[in-house]
Amino acid sequence: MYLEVKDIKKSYGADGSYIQVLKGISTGVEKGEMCVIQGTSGSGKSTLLNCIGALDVVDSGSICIDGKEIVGLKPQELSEYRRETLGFIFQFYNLVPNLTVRENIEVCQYLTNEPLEMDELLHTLGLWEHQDKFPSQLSGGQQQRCAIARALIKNPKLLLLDEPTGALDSVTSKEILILLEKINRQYGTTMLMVTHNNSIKDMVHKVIRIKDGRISKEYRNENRIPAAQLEDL
Ligand SMILES: Nc1ncnc2c1ncn2[C@@H]1O[C@H](COP(=O)(O)OP(=O)(O)OP(=O)(O)O)[C@@H](O)[C@H]1O
Repeated sequence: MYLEVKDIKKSYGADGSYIQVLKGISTGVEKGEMCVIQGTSGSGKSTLLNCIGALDVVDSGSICIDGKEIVGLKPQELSEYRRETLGFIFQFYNLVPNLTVRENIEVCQYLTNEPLEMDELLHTLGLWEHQDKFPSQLSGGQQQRCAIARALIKNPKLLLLDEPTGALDSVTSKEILILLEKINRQYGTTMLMVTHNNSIKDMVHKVIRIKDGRISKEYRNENRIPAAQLEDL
């Protein structure tokens, strides 16, 4: 198992405001799989993603990536883990406004010794003709493609996506999902995606459903539907 999570618990606050958000989550994702985390609002999806991404710290449990335990690592080791292994994509693209598309991506290119080839990535993501534009000159879909390129340039082994299509209309959402599918095929990137969109579950290898801090259902798709054929996005 490439990503293995065992009995993770996570709470916030103390005394009167204490809330246990993750109540013992155990699951895993194989290398090269696309996986979706579903669940109602407040069920703990983003908390789980943030704990796996070492943006938040669990109370107890184990998170192993490629055989390496990350719970209990020192801050320096955690930042190395984030830099070397992970890519993050969020609903709001978090681009640097006064850098061009190409420069936004370049900033992340230097985080690794083995980046992907910049020009190839610009072509793959349909950004070649937009590379000298600033984020404010791009559509939402183009901005998200730039954010994806920025996360991918360092060739992360695990891509964590929190509502990557949350701010996009259905046509642009489909375009982004087709792109993620292509990246998964082309680079073998393992992906873990939080989404409210119920259609996306049909295109991925694995679905994890969370209810009130626990896994209520998980399964692998026998017959995946290509992103291009998804409806009701
Ligand atoms: N830093 C924090 N401090 C206190 N409570 C928090 C914190 N982060 C999350 N929570 C609480 O934890 C619960 C789960 O939040 P989380 O963001 O993981 O849910 P979610 O399933 O991703 O929800 P949504 O779909 O609405 O984004 C919520 O009740 C939220 O208020």
